[in-house]
Amino acid sequence: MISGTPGRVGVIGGGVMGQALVGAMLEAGVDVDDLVVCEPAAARATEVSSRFGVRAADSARKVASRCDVLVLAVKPADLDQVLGEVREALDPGTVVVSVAAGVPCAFYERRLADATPVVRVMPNTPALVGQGASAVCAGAHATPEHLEQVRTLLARTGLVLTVPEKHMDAVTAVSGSGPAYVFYLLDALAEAGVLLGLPRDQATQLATATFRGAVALQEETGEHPVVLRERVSSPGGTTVAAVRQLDVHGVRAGVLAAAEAARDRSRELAAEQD
Ligand SMILES: NC(=O)C1=CN([C@@H]2O[C@H](COP(=O)(O)OP(=O)(O)OC[C@H]3O[C@@H](n4cnc5c(N)ncnc54)[C@H](OP(=O)(O)O)[C@@H]3O)[C@@H](O)[C@H]2O)C=CC1
Ligand SMILES: O=C(O)[C@@H]1CCC=N1
Repeated sequence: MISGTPGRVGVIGGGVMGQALVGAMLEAGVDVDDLVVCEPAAARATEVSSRFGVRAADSARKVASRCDVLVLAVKPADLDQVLGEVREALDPGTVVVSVAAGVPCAFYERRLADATPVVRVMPNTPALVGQGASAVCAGAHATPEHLEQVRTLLARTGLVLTVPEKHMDAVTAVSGSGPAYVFYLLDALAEAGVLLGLPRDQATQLATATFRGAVALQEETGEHPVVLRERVSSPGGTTVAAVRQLDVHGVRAGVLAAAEAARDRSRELAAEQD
């Protein structure tokens, strides 16, 4: 790759995460002519081309032979086959980036040529609107420059943290899967409004604005969530009565157990591929 330019990027897999990354990388300055996506499902390939104006290729091998960075955005179970397809075509300097949950850098390194730089990324779907939270970690042959190159490509996805690989399962459980927990709670709060007699559209608007406002307040003040919760809770008032019920129904324990289950599933996904 030419220093200071994002270089040529190939993306294998044009699904939910592949598309989120394509959009963000174009915004980060990758030239539309330097981005190619390989997606076997014809309808999805057409969707990617028309939505982003990028070329769709039918062969992962061809894509791999012409890029500086190869992003693997396929499901963990499809990785072995994809790596088999691209192995011989990859230039030794090409950085291989994977967003697959669970699967460690060593898995790729074992299947690719010696010293192939591998970078793992765990993004999340709010990357689609530039509000994502991602973590990256480097494989055995990825240098700080490779990591920086990938961070530059991800710059428009939102927050990007660098973590040691041992923390990637925890990241997956908190921010990778996290948007689903938030949507679950958002839906529950809107449903509560309907239970109490509000029209559904108003209940949904109020619940959504409450989530957005609460997060904005925490970010702007930098105060601990407990302090902000206490500020809502007037003595003898409605909030303390409500929060007591969240405790009685084990909502906090449920969130912790959910994250543990995601962490465990991430480990299983890695074991299933080996
Ligand atoms: N969705 C999310 O929120 C997140 C996902 N991830 C990770 O991203 C990866 C992709 O997930 P997601 O985008 O949700 O999944 P999707 O199923 O939406 O996308 C994967 C795409 O890859 C395609 N594909 C399968 N095999 C090949 C191949 N040999 N060559 C090219 N493309 C292929 C699939 O086609 P087909 O459907 O025809 O098989 C599908 O269109 C996973 O590894 C996941 O762990 C990480 C963080 C968050
Ligand atoms: O559910 C999954 O396995 C992927 C990884 C994190 C979010 N979605």
